[in-house]
Amino acid sequence: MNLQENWSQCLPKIKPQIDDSVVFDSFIHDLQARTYEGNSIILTTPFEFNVGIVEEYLPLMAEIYNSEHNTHYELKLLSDSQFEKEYNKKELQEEEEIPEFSDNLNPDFTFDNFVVGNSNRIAQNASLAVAMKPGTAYSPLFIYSNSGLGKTHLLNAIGNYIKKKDPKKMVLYASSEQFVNDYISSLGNGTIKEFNLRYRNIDTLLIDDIQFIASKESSSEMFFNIFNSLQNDNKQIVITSDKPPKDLKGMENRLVSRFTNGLTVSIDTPEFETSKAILQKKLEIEKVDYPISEEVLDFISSHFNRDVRELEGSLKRLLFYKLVFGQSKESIDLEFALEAFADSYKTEETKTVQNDLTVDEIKKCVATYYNLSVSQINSKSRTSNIIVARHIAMYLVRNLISDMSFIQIGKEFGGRDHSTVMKACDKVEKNMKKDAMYKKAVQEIKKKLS
Ligand SMILES: Nc1ncnc2c1ncn2[C@@H]1O[C@H](COP(=O)(O)OP(=O)(O)OP(=O)(O)O)[C@@H](O)[C@H]1O
Repeated sequence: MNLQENWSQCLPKIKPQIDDSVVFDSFIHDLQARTYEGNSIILTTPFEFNVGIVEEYLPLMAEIYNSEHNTHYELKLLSDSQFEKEYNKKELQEEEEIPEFSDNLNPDFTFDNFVVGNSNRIAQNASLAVAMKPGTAYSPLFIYSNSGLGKTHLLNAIGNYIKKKDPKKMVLYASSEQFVNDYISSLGNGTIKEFNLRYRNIDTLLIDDIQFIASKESSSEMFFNIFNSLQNDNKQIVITSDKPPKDLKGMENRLVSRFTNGLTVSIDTPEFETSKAILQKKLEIEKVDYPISEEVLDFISSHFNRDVRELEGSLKRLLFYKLVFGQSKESIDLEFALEAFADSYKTEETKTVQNDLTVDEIKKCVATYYNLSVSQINSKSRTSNIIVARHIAMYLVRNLISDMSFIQIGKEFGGRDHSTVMKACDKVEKNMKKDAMYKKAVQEIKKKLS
């Protein structure tokens, strides 16, 4: 619905509130809602004379409009000629200036170089759907996750896709901090109208890290109005945050409720396979022309996978280490990688090492805890409680016995592959983070072993 339709919708509610029905029929019924200016809606009437008569009813009409549309606007009234003179001409000039506007998109973030796995599939699918048909499917699309998991990447990928398909489309990417700063400086230098025009004219608004806006009252008010105006015009809005809408502390309920009106999706920490695929993609992008062994990729994927930024950082570190200390090497093997990560990796891993423990003691302790036999732990059985126990045993061997490589642990557990051990250790670490009971079990076994 456009502004005039929103306004007309309120007229039946306004009419009974005006004490004199002649005033309504002669002066109010035909008012035109022309545009927004800051937090105001500009109404016009054909004659300047009418302005003085209608003015006293503006606060009452604003109240009715706001309760009808759940907004916070003031109403301002101008005659048609005043409007043409003072506003419309300027607006035309400003509209002509709009093509210069910068979309702030990062061209490096596209769908092509976004690796999809279980942890991010739903968010990627929803983002692509929005990019293919903006404004029709899911608006707003709300994407949340912990830091470094790809929200900014997806937001930019949506914008880049839309612009590639139709370069005339007005797309704007802004962090919510940028939005707030932009708003404050436009208030300071008297360019709030330009600010308004810029945001209200876009086809797709991409707002990153909305959580920063929560406690900024007037910015959040302005964002709410822009949000409503774009929603009413069926424009596409995509928002990211570090938490789901309902957990956004300080955010007004009416904004939270707007956010949940569309589609909300989350991104999880990448699992082992996705982490590895991301590393491979990054190597392809970096055009690394020397071989890096599978073991090295497995090692990084299982040790530095808290988020994708950490994965990327580890890879950069490895490539840098090769540049400085491995000029003569033709490839990167696990031994070289372990050297590159010596300080960050070994210190953490060796913290709990108890050199007098044996693999058999650990297996026995875990088996007893879960009422199983050691041969069940070593077996190929896929029964869930046996798998849980086996994974924990592998994890404890890795953490409590120094210098046990993944390859050696695999051999100790019925001749398994090193990547199976890596995945198991990764799984145990992740489960401990999200399941308190599970963590307690691992800690109890560890205690029994100490
Ligand atoms: N699935 C993926 N495939 C390829 N690269 C990814 C993927 N997910 C994240 N990345 C990369 O990881 C880095 C961090 O991602 P991004 O900045 O999008 O995270 P974020 O969730 O927005 O983090 P923050 O909340 O801290 O802003 C970027 O370089 C991005 O390209």
